[in-house]
Amino acid sequence: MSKPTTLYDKIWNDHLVHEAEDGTCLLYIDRHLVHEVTSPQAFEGLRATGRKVRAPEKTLAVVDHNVPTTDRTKPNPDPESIEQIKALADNAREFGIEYYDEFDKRQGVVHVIGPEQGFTLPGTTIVCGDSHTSTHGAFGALAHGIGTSEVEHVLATQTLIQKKAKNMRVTVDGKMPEGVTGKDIILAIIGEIGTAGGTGYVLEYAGDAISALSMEGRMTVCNMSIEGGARAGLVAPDQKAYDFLRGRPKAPKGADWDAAMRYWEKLRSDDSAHFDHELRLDAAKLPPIVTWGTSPEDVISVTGIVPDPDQIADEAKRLSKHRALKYMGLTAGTKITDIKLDRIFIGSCTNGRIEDLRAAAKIAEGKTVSAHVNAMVVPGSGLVKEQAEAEGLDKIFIKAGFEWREPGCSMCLAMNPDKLAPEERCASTSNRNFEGRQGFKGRTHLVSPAMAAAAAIAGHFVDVREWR
Ligand SMILES: CC(C)[C@H](C(=O)O)[C@@H](O)C(=O)O
Ligand code: SF4
Repeated sequence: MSKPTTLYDKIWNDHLVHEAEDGTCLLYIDRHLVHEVTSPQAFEGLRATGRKVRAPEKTLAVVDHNVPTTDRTKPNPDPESIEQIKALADNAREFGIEYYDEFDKRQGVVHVIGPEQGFTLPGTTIVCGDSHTSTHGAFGALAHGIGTSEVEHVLATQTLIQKKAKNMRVTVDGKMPEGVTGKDIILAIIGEIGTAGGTGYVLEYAGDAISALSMEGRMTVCNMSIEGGARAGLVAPDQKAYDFLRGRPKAPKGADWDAAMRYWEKLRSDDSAHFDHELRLDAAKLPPIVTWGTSPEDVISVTGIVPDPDQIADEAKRLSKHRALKYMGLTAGTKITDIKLDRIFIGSCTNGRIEDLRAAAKIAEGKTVSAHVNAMVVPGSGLVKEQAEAEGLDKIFIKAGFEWREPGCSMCLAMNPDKLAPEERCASTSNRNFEGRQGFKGRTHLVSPAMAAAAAIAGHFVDVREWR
């Protein structure tokens, strides 16, 4: 009998090309996603040394971070973005890589389009010069971010130099209450382990609350694994994953699909597999969560109050949380539901998929965005946008006073015209809330799509469990 292994061990072993004596490994990479921010120097490196892209058919490029989300037939106001976008278009053409430009219906945030096209598949290794590549782990793929020099290495060789991470299992059991989502699960996990808690680990999410999540929900959970310090997050593939992928443009067809399924069905951790660390969470006890500070670990229930840093014994941590409160313009003791918002952002690779927009639209239907709030909905891809429009979600949002935008990273990060002004306060469905993330001196509160939509209408945070 062979040694019991985890899902991560299995995918790793099946992709191991070489292991050196010091544990440095060469891993085969099945899928490489490329975007405009982290690829220009990588292509430049190939050009400088006269190398080609080794497996163009395993590489897919899309523009997402720098694109404006307003009418793209109008000139782009930012010269740097124009250059960045042009560089990717030119590189894709020169190196023979499939590319979705800003006018392509398939364009969107890289981590939304991978699964959508069936480019993301169970049991594959997937990399991208982007930390939120962990999203694809929802399908039981070993997926993680890489740096620009590694992007060049993968382009040239289709392999990556890696050291094996440790295994951590996060078991989430219990029935999630109405109004609580995958976003609240992952925020609660990060609140528990802290932003460094997952360092050196690949996380496998298990338990009946994870099984009960849709693929969209699982992607939200895996997406933020990196915010908990982990390289990657994984969920063992099941019928939901197969149903999501079947028939997608790049998913295998016919006999190839059947053969793939036979492999995919073996992709689970053995019962007696060893995990270096185990964590358990009861989903039934989770409230809707809001972040109050400048780290995704600064979580609190919507029914709570802004915590008092003076209660923290560790001095460095106490000072840093005081600084966070000052930056956020908040006072300890303030009720979360008394925090007024200026902006609402519904979108990103964390929560810009169809289910997220449905959840937000359900809250917004027949209501009006508060007079002092500017709210926008940015679909994660052109296909998400098309689907939402087919369901009439755009009309619900527009009628309620939300802006309905073109797909892209948008206000998740301040790399395009969608930005917060200094001191503007935003309820955002994205994944990062550090200083300046959504614009210089902007203040970000991370929440689920339903919580963001409800806050848009009320003008302050409200408990979606009591929404009428
Ligand atoms: C620009 C890119 C390198 C970056 C990342 O790696 O995650 C971005 O997508 C982000 O979310 O901060
Ligand atoms: S949506 Fe945000 S987190 Fe996702 S890739 Fe874009 S910038 Fe990064």
